[in-house]
Amino acid sequence: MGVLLHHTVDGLEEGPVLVLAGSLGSTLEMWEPNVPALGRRLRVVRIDQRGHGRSPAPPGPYTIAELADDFLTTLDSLGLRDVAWCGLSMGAMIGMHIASEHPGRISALTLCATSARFEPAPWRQRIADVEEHGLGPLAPRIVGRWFTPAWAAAHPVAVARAREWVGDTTQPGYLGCCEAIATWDHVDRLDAIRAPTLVLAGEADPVAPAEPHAQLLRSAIDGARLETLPASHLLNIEAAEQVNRLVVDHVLDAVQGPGSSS
Ligand SMILES: O=C(O)CC1=CCC(=O)O1
Repeated sequence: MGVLLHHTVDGLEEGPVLVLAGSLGSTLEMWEPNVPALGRRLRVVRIDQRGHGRSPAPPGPYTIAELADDFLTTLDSLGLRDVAWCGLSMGAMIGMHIASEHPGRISALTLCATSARFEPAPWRQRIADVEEHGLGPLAPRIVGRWFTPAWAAAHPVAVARAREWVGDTTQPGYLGCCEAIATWDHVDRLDAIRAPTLVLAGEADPVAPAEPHAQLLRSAIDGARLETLPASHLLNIEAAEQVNRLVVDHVLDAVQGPGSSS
């Protein structure tokens, strides 16, 4: 039994349900550039990861499987069984896990800026840095990789807000999730994913570069399609218009049949 997570529900009351699962150090606010457009065609459920935003922070370390249980517990509490999923980075890892291990729960999968496996060493270093300095002082460096320099220079308010998400994340929650990422290796389970899958990569993302990460997902997940967008890691913000269009089309085509998005 997982933890019941803080969530919001917006959008079209009778529309297909889309779950949005965010990245390490963010809150469900990261999807604000997406909710109005997605919500015109879909019911949009946003969920804060454990230890992030307004969700509880049980003691760590965590695994991606435990984080996935939190989401399933929360969806059960809403009476939702079969949902479309759009996750970014860690939120996409959770989506991959649910899609392969609980295949009846995900009808369409969008994987943004993510990987089936990250090198553990940088995550061990991140854990040591956070333990030594705390999250507040590290927030500018962490968020510095989330947006391209040009976009960040043009959007100082959004960048400042993103730094606040990181600084406000509970330290046990953040560290527990770093452990989950450091120990995550789903490469051998990708062939169990049956949901129609759209992979989105940021062409300037230093965290999960398309080559090798998104390319591996595209080749290992049966029928997966890859789109590369002009953005860094938080591509849902930096390339919001393209992401909104691609996700709506993908979900409606998967849930209601090809061509139903037009
Ligand atoms: O903070 C980062 O480095 C970006 C990130 C990696 C995994 C995730 O969810 O966000």
